[in-house]
Formats: sequence, structure tokens, C-alpha cells
Amino acid sequence: MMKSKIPVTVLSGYLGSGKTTILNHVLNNRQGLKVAVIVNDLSEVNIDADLIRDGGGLSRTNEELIEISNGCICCTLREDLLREVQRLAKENRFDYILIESTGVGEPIPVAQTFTYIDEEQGIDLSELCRLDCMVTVVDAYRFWTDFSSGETLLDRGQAVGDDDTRDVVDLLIDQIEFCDVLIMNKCDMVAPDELEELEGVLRKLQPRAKLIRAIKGQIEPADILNTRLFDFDAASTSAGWMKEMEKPAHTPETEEYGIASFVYERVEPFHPERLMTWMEEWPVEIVRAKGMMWLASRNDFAQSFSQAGPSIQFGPAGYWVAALPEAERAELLQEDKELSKQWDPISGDRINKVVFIGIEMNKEQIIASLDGCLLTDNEKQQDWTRFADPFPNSASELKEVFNLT
Ligand SMILES: Nc1nc2c(ncn2[C@@H]2O[C@H](COP(=O)(O)OP(=O)(O)OP(=O)(O)O)[C@@H](O)[C@H]2O)c(=O)[nH]1
Repeated sequence: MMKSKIPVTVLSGYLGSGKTTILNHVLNNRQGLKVAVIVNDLSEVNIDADLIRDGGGLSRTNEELIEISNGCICCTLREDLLREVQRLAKENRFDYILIESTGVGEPIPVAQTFTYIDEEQGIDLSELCRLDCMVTVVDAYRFWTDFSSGETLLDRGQAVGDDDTRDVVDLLIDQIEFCDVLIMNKCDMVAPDELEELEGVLRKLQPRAKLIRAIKGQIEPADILNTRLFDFDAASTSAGWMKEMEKPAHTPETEEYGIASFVYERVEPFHPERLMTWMEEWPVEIVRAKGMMWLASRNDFAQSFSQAGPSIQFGPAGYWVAALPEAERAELLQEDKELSKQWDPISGDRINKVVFIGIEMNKEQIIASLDGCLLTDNEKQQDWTRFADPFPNSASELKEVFNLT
């Protein structure tokens, strides 16, 4: 008889959001399930493990609590995670594996650990386990403070290493945009209308996930155990901005609490200097923006653009197909029907396409001001390579290069 694969649930969420509280609550209501728990802590002392040992009611004889400390299972300690999960699965003593990631961990690499074979170690966890559910916990009370802080993990002494330059807000977005279940915890600390607004924003950022409100981690264990919700491809394409990109233009939407999204799309290039000035006066109502940009001064390269709160990332994303040698371009157009369908007779695939998600955005004003950054008819006749271009040449954060705040 084929042995069934052991289900796994992973809890992610920024520091202090309530992961351990939720884990303990679920363990105390696990209805006879034999659970193995893996707790990851950045520091040497695994405080969460102690809290679970004291509060989770794990049976000492039947169950196991594994500590992976002094690093992060999404990067430096990925191998430890692989080995521990492999061992637990092979022991065949448990019904379930519950993993608490560190607050600064990213969910995608953890999910990949369960989805793809690890060539180096020769371990294929997908043979042994079934990733059931990726959970992200959001601290409803601190969300906007963290989101708009403009701080990096290094600023807060929470970085994985000295080269970990991630912004707190980018981490929050990564965790929200890749999950199956999103738990808004600490709902007791937020006024009802603010909760409604936050829930609306989270739904826009992550429309696919099941959204649950919680106080002190009190959820139904069935919300995160044996859900069968995880699907790597679906999760990877579930971000709100991606869904918005795919929508047919002019899809009507109902606006609640002023939360809205739209796509800015123009088959004309931006003047780099005017666009930079526009970005320096970034409208604060825009919570999240993401897309591709076409700068006149870089006619061969598509630029990828990503903003979350005060963090703005910008950098080359690769050649426009229109800039490739004739033969290569023809081949790609032949192969890719979508590309050929959208091909513009003059500019090819060059385009400005950016999704904006925000609260009380002045859409008309944003569109009009961005239109003002496009090349004028007169500029279109000039040598585009001579326009002053203040953007960085490699993928970087604009804040660092240009002191944007
Ligand atoms: N008021 C309130 N406090 C909560 C709630 N949930 C958790 N807390 C408290 O928030 C603090 C952090 O909770 P934890 O469960 O340790 O958070 P965590 O995500 O595991 O934290 P790290 O492991 O440091 O990343 C604790 O003091 C909890 O008691 C809640 O819903 N409301």
C-alpha cells in the first residue's frame, strides 16, 4: 500500500504578529492529531520554542518540537529544514507537521523547499509530504506603522545578515502576496471601521487567500490544517497587482472605504527626468504599484518597477523583444501567440503598464500627471539617448540612490 504523504502547514508573518499564539491555540485544539512542530528563530535562543513547550500542550512522548535556530529557514538554514522534515516524514509517527517561520522569513523559498527536488542534497520532499497551506499572519494593530515606517530590517536590528538590506514593507508585501490563508490578528486592538478598511486593502493586495480575523490567535484549527488549499502556481500568481494586470480594461469595480485599483497603460515612452520628478512626489494614497516601464533613454530595455509604501524599486528587467535582432524577434513572435496579439506595429512590445492599488486615490490626477511625463510630440522627434536620465543602471532602491523618503 502506498504510504500517504504527511501534510504540512507553514506560518509566516512579521515579528510579533501572533504566530506563536496561533500555533499554541491550534495545538491546544488539535483533536488527537499527532503533531510535530518546527520552530525557526533568527537568534540562538529560541524563545518561541519555550513558549510552545509551555503553552502548546505537546505530549512529550508522542510528539516532537524541533528548534531550528540562529538563522532563517528560507535562506541560511534551508538545508536544516529539508533534513528535519525528511526525518520526521520518514519516522512515520506523526499526522501533521506545523512550521513557524521567523518573522523575517519569506514564504516563497520555504514553499519551494516542499515543491522542488533539492539537487544538492538529493532530497525530494514532495515525495514525502504534502504542503497543505501557507498561512500569513498580519498584525492588524501595527500594520500601517510598519508599512509606512520606511525602515529596513537592518535599521531595526532584525536582519538575517549584514547584507540583508530588505525594507520592512517589502517583507510584509512578500508575505501577504504569497499565501493561502491570511490571518488578521490582534483585531481587539483596532477600531471596527479601521479593521474594515484594512481588510479591504488586504483583499486588494491578496484576492485569492482566505481572510480570517482573529483575536489572540483564536482560529478554527480547520482553517489552517488539512485545508488542501496550497497550489504553488496559484499562489505565485495570486497577488492583487497580477490579477489587476490580467483583467480586461474598464472592468467596473465597487469601491468600499475608497480602496481601488487601476492600470495605467500607454504605448509611449516616459521622459526619464520628468518621471523621476513625479516619483519624488509620490502620492501617499498609493499603497502598492507594480509594473513595467519604458524610458525613452533606454529604448532597448524594459524597466521593472515595484512600490510598496515608501519603498520604490526600479531596474532593468531585460530586452524588449522589439530590440532583439530580426531573426530572434520573429522566432519569439511565432512561438508566443499572446505577444504577437499585443504587438504594436510601431513600438512592438514596448509599453508602460503599471498597476496602482490605493486608498482614496485621485485616479484622474494620477493619470494626467503621468501623461505629463510621456514624451511630447516635439521630444519624439529628438535624439532619445540624449535625455538626462537620473535612474540607476542596475536594479536598486530609488530611496538609496536619490534620497526619496
Ligand atoms: N492584544 C492582543 N495581543 C496579542 C494578540 N495575539 C498575540 N498577542 C500578543 O502579541 C505578542 C506577540 O505574539 P506572538 O504570538 O509571540 O507573535 P509571533 O509572531 O510569534 O512573534 P515572533 O516569534 O517574535 O515573530 C504576545 O505578547 C502576544 O500575547 C491579539 O490578538 N491581541
